[in-house]
Amino acid sequence: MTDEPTTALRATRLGRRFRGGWALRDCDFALPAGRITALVGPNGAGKSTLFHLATGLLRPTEGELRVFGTEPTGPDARDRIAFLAQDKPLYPRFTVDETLRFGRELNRDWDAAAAERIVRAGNIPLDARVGALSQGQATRVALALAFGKRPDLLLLDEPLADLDPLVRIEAMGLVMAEVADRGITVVMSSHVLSELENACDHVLLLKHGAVRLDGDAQQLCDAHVRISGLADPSTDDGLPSAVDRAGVVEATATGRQVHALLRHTGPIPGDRWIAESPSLEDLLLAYLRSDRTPAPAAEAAA
Ligand SMILES: Nc1ncnc2c1ncn2[C@@H]1O[C@H](COP(=O)(O)OP(=O)(O)OP(=O)(O)O)[C@@H](O)[C@H]1O
Repeated sequence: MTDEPTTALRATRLGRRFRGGWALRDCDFALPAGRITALVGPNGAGKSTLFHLATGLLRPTEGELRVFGTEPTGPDARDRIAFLAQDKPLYPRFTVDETLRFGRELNRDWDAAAAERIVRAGNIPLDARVGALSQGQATRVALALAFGKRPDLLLLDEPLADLDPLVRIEAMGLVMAEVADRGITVVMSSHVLSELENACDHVLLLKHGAVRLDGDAQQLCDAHVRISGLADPSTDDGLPSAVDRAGVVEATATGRQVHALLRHTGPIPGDRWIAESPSLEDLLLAYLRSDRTPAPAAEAAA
């Protein structure tokens, strides 16, 4: 089956096992093409494993992962993907110019103008040795190599993690501008949740190697509600009796005050509750903290 152009990455019962156990198991998801997906999860959730499966560096133990409808290990997929991880694949002895020439030699469809523009915009001398660059400058060169490849899919595995906040924001701005110009699909992992709010329009949250959330960021926020108020004395947990417990992501009680995040659409009955739509960061944090798996909104609200 080929499902271009709407799906960039499709996993079906995807699993990958290492000696120590399953890094990913029974994962089903479809990441949309032309959008920016945030890949979120605690340490060891399986994010890097997923990137390595998508780039063909690893093969699934079970199930399959398709990239634009094809095998990630095929030449078609390899030409369409650029992958950038925290340890950027740069040769310290090369000059910046030599690095870009290397990119041109390795890629049939090299976009020399874009690669040079990205480097020059960072005021990086072309004759500087890569090993003498700052972390931020090296990231810019690595991004120039990635965009020079004219990828359809850009996979970013925390490549900005070692940058100071200002350089990080600048690098993120660079990615966003290039991506908006060309309609590239991006999947980026990050532990800095506040940054994802403005950057990403789709979310895939992994935990313990399983998919906990997959969907459009706005629709996911709309399908949840954060409530706080005085505990309802008629229920054991203090939550409103009309709320389906299957939709509770997390709930905490402090004295008589109850705070909860629910998978729920529609009004919260009673006048003791303040209800508001969660921010994306709030939603992701709640799912990262909680081990509950709430029922889909329609069931929870019923
Ligand atoms: N090559 C490997 N050999 C053995 N185990 C591995 C290998 N790669 C990953 N794992 C294990 O698979 C699990 C998932 O690791 P992975 O690196 O994919 O998580 P992650 O979400 O990227 O974590 P982090 O946020 O810390 O980068 C972990 O338990 C890890 O120890």
